[in-house]
Amino acid sequence: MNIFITGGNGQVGFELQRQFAPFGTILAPTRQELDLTNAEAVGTYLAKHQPGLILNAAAYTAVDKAESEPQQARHLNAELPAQLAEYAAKQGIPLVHYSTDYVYPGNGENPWQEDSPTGPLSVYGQTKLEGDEAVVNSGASHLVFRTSWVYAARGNNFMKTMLRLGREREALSIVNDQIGAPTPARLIAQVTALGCALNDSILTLHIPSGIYHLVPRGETSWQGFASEIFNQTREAGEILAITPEGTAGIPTVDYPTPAQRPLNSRMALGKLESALGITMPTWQSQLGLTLREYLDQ
Ligand SMILES: NC(=O)C1=CN([C@@H]2O[C@H](COP(=O)(O)OP(=O)(O)OC[C@H]3O[C@@H](n4cnc5c(N)ncnc54)[C@H](OP(=O)(O)O)[C@@H]3O)[C@@H](O)[C@H]2O)C=CC1
Ligand SMILES: Cc1cn([C@H]2C[C@H](O)[C@@H](COP(=O)(O)OP(=O)(O)O[C@H]3O[C@@H](C)C(=O)[C@@H](O)[C@H]3O)O2)c(=O)[nH]c1=O
Repeated sequence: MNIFITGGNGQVGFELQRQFAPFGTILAPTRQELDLTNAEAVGTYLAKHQPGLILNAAAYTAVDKAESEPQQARHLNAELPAQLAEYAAKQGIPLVHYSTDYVYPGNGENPWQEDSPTGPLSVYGQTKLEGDEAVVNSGASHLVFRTSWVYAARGNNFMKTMLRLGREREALSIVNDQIGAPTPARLIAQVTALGCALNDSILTLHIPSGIYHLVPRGETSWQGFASEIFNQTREAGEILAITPEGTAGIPTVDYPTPAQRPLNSRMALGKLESALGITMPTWQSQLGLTLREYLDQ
């Protein structure tokens, strides 16, 4: 069976390639091989390769840049998932799609439920929401995993930015009023595999179609995440320039950016945990695994 992974060179897509390799033939074209903003080329690719499962990990993830490139963001984040979902519905194959905490409005302090009202604050969040809605309303068998603050040993992410800055500088100011859960790409791929079932060489969905939050347990701020990155890195015996007291918390208003980020990105895990019969690990234990992988490279 052909498994079509979009964004296979990205953080999540790369981990999906590793996780799903035993289940079939992985098709993960690079941007040069298939430009995903070219709907005609995508249609031709699907018709040629007839995948039995689509894992859509491609996205326009440059949150600030999306404010000035809304059409590019919409191509990737809304129109592509709509096209893939329409194809999946017609062919009767499952589609797994990934989404974000940035679809929520970020007010209050309670965790969002999957059916909480959305209210994106940014072009990125708005276009991702349009993609979610297209998948959910397509009639295809689907899983939409909403995750947050993704990082990995490879790719561009906050963990690697902090390690670079922590080696260069003795002190850093990091926002401490945005609260969420840092999620390793590998955990996302592992849970995705748990959501799929292999029957007679065909992959189907193991849990009902719908939106599921996919984050580790616990919550922190970006400053809390940075501090834990530095603490665990020191414990691993690495030398850092940043001092143990060098990570100062600042409010979001003191770190102006083109795109507005939600303050409250807490996401309830009950739906995912009960559907899969699992307890998600803590974000701190997951950081330890990813940091180890990165430092051992
Ligand atoms: N990163 C995060 O913090 C979060 C991500 N998510 C969601 O998780 C999913 C995966 O994100 P993540 O792995 O971090 O994303 P990345 O930015 O790491 O990867 C995105 C992938 O999409 C590919 N891509 C983008 N534009 C095109 C194009 N025109 N043609 C072909 N390929 C293209 C990129 O290709 P190339 O390698 O050539 O650039 C890259 O491989 C996305 O749906 C994202 O919205 C949700 C919450 C947080
Ligand atoms: C580098 C740096 C960042 N920050 C802040 C800015 C921002 O509020 C926060 C995180 O910065 P980033 O630019 O990594 O964040 P951002 O790109 O907004 O990350 C988001 O990406 C998209 C794709 C998602 O879907 C979200 O879940 C989330 O992970 O940290 C500091 O306060 N100090 C610093 O030195």
